[in-house]
Amino acid sequence: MLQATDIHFCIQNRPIVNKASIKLLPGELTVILGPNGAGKSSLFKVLSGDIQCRHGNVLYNGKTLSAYKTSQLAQIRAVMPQHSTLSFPFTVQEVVELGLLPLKNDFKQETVREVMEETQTWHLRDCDYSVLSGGEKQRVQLSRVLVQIWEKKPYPRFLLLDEPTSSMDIALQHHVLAIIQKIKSRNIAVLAILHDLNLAANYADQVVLMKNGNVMFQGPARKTMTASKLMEVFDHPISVFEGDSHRPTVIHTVPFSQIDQQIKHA
Ligand SMILES: Nc1ncnc2c1ncn2[C@@H]1O[C@H](COP(=O)(O)OP(=O)(O)OP(=O)(O)O)[C@@H](O)[C@H]1O
Repeated sequence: MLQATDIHFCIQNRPIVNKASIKLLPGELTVILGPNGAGKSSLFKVLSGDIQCRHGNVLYNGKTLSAYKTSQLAQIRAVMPQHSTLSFPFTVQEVVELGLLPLKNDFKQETVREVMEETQTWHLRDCDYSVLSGGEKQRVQLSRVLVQIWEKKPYPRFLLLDEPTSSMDIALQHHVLAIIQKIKSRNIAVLAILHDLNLAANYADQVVLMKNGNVMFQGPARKTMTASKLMEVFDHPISVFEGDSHRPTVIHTVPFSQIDQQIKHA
């Protein structure tokens, strides 16, 4: 389990993340949602160890994050940041193989092909990474983190994804969320920041709603993604139509031109 307690992160005395506590359980997808600037990526970076918080602590499997050596941490958690820059002319396959570096020699050679076939990037393997489209680059970066944790292990591990599908078309977004469903069943806790409320409602087990650096609401997706909670967090009219085993949950956001009408009919 990843357990973060009372995370407090300030920049020049401005609280960016304010006393946030979060638990990530293996087998579950936890999605962080919230408006721009809410502090989602900052909390994500504290959880991944990319930045250190002044107060609070982060435990991976009961051990403080700062007590792990980088090489040990790489065995149990993989991180896909929002933006990745590469300054060398790598092929696509070489970029994916960067994910194997922390594993030393403890991986199967066929993992790279298996993952790249899953993410539909195998046909791009010899291409120059720098010329790919935004969505293709995102799939390659996802492959890079997936190869790091693809093989089953007997201990809990963690996959942290900051907006992994933001440049993808709708079919690929669902495809990636389906890959996440598969990977979480390998004793892996997945954390993802998403902006798409419908993806979150239909795939997340747990949801964390953030606003102004605060965790406003958190809990099981259905209980947390209610219209009133979402409207409070996003300051915008939202309707939620709950799905069942045959139909997806559908979340409507109201166009500006219809907001007045909605208020009149309410
Ligand atoms: N290094 C930094 N220096 C100054 N301000 C920062 C820094 N990093 C983050 N911030 C500020 O902290 C706030 C939260 O940023 P963060 O990136 O965590 O938000 P977010 O919820 O991920 O937003 P988005 O949805 O737009 O990605 C923003 O107002 C941002 O300007």
